[in-house]
Amino acid sequence: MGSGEYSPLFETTRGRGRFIYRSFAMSLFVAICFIWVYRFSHIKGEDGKWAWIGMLGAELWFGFYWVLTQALRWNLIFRQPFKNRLSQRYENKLPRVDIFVCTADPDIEPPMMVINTVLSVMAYDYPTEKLSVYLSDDGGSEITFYALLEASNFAKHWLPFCKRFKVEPRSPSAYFKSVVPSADNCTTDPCQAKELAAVKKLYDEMGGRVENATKLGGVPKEERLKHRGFSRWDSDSSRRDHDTILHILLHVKDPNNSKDVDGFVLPTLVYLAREKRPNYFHNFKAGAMNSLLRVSSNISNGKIILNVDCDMYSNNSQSVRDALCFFMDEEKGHEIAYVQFPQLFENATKNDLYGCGLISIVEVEFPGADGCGGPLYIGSAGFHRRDTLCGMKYSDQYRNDWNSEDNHIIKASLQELEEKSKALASCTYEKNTLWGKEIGLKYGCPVEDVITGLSIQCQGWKSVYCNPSRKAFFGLAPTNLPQTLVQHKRWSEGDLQILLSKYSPARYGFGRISLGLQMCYCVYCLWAPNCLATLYYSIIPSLYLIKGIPLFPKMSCPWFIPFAYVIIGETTYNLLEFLFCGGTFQGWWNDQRIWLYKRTSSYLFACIDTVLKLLGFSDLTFEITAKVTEEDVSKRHEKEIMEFGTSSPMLTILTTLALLNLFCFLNVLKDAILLEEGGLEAYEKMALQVLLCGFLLFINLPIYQALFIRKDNGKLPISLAIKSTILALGAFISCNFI
Ligand SMILES: O=c1ccn([C@@H]2O[C@H](COP(=O)(O)OP(=O)(O)O[C@H]3O[C@H](CO)[C@@H](O)[C@H](O)[C@H]3O)[C@@H](O)[C@H]2O)c(=O)[nH]1
Ligand SMILES: [Mn+2]
Repeated sequence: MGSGEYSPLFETTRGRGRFIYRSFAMSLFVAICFIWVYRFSHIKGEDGKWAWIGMLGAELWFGFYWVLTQALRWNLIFRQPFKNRLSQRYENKLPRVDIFVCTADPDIEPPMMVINTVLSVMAYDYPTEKLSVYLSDDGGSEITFYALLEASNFAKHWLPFCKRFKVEPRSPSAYFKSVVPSADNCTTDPCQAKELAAVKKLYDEMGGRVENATKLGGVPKEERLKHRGFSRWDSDSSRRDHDTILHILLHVKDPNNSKDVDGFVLPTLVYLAREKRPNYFHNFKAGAMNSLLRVSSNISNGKIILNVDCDMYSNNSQSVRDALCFFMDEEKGHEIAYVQFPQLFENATKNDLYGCGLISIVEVEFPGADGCGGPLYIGSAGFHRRDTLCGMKYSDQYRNDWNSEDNHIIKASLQELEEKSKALASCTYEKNTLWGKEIGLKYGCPVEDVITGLSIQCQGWKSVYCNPSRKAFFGLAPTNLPQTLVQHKRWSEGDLQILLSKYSPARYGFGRISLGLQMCYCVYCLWAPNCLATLYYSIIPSLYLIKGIPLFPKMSCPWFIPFAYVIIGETTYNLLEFLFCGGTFQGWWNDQRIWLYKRTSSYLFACIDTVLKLLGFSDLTFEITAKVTEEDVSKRHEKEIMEFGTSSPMLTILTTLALLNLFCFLNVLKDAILLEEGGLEAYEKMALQVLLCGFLLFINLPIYQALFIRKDNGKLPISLAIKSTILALGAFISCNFI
């Protein structure tokens, strides 16, 4: 390449097979139109006119929603960063990067897990004097603080070890887990083996001390003497009522405590528990992030910010460099507001029982959204430009300027710096300011991340999706069904609220982002309303089956063809997509089940709650996902046995639906066996209804097992079984007689 020629820091390639996919999608659309025509033209004269109109409604919805999802599949693009070029050109001019880790509850987010995440991001392959890590502790827990203090000492051994042997991943616990099975490969380098043993011993000792404090419910006296910071917990403060607690644990300005055992500077490390008062609403993670934005601007003011949840450790020490390739590209970099990496989960089982891998979102939909202008911001695992997160609008004049930050030289002493920064995290700081509205992450929505990303894109910025083959981050997904459903309720509810908010992608987005991207957002914002059509489809056809009223064309009728085409085409495509993305057949089947369960429970409750909120009956909540699993639950999780365990309204609905469907199916079976005449004919006349009913029966097998067969603690509770049986029988009988 000639010297004057521009060689970009990243490359964009288009997905293959677009022509085939688009032709298939067109043909499917034609079939959908035929279905609509069939419904319209057959409403009159059929039995069950109202049921028929409902079917029309459901099919119009499904068709419309399917059209929206095409935006996510029409134009996939993939990004490839060139880290070598980055270091050739900018190694000495790399910008400062601030990393925010959020935690909120030491009981369900164990401090050891939190510091593993912290250590993994401290150990990035990046100039340490330019790296600052901030832990926001909304739990205001002295044990979390203690763990971080321990981590700051352990880092002095861990970072040199990582760098010397280039280990991956750099979360100590994940790394130790990965080397134990392959212990003999490791001994090829005796020096590494020796140091590994030493550093592992330190880690275990640290773990022992933190566990001990957790067991005691507080930090032992002699340990408290190690840092003046513990005095903060002496007063009668509580989790929801305390002063700002801010400690800079590692900083270059601290001559005694800023270097690792090899004498190299460590990244800056800060602990922050923002002020909490019962009469001030804290705005959950968005509030924490905004406090971090202000505090960090005073301490390190990195131009680039990475945000991770406390369970999302770095699995790839190169990710900062990957992300910078996008921001620092001379030609396109200045348009990019954030770089989103996928959220992947280390505890997902092989066949991903709860569909938490969201495989098609990670591998297909986000590359598709990138093709329309950029992926959504999904909270964890995203790199941001500080400017845009703070509300800056895009303008054609905007250019990168990585040098100006060198002026950020701190003159004050560390103590003064702490005091000054503390004020920025107080409850009253945001009063009468634009924080949460125009500046920082948006308030008032359970998915602060998506709404913030959308508003950034609406201000003219682009975003980029980066999914390198060595995965960048791994977190923890819920390990039982109730938690999975609750998480999806929060997401779908939040997304629906975005649609109804000032930042609605349908209205506000119009003219500000591309039509394709508007559609992409709407796919997620309309998750929740899917419940209505899905509920209808999973109840009415089965009930009409026992009434003997067909709702679909007969097999011999030409109108049967579009139905068959859509069902076979969509199922086959779906399956192939899943397999291509690395899933298994069983995984696909599990995914279908979760798809149904989400739609009939989480999404329904999300809709109800949204309506209640609009009417002013319900408050904003954020149920934090537990990151600890009890031992017997964890064993069943490994064996991929579905975990119900508790009683909840969402599970009651799922069970009732499953039972109702079982009754309908048994009834049809009985008719087919007892009445020879008309029995078999019913199958022909109502083939699709029988098929649908059978599909629901098979997909619900885990529920029947949990009701009738299983004996372990993960089964459905008896009380719930009784309630659901009564409800399902009631519906079944009343339908038979009305
Ligand atoms: O008051 C709060 C509540 C939560 N969190 C933190 O927010 C993160 C996400 O919470 P989690 O319960 O793990 O929710 P998930 O559903 O797994 O999180 C996804 O969805 C959230 C929005 O619903 C985003 O905030 C997250 O970044 C995204 O990973 C965790 O680190 C929490 O510690 C706080 O800091 N303060
Ligand atoms: Mn999480």
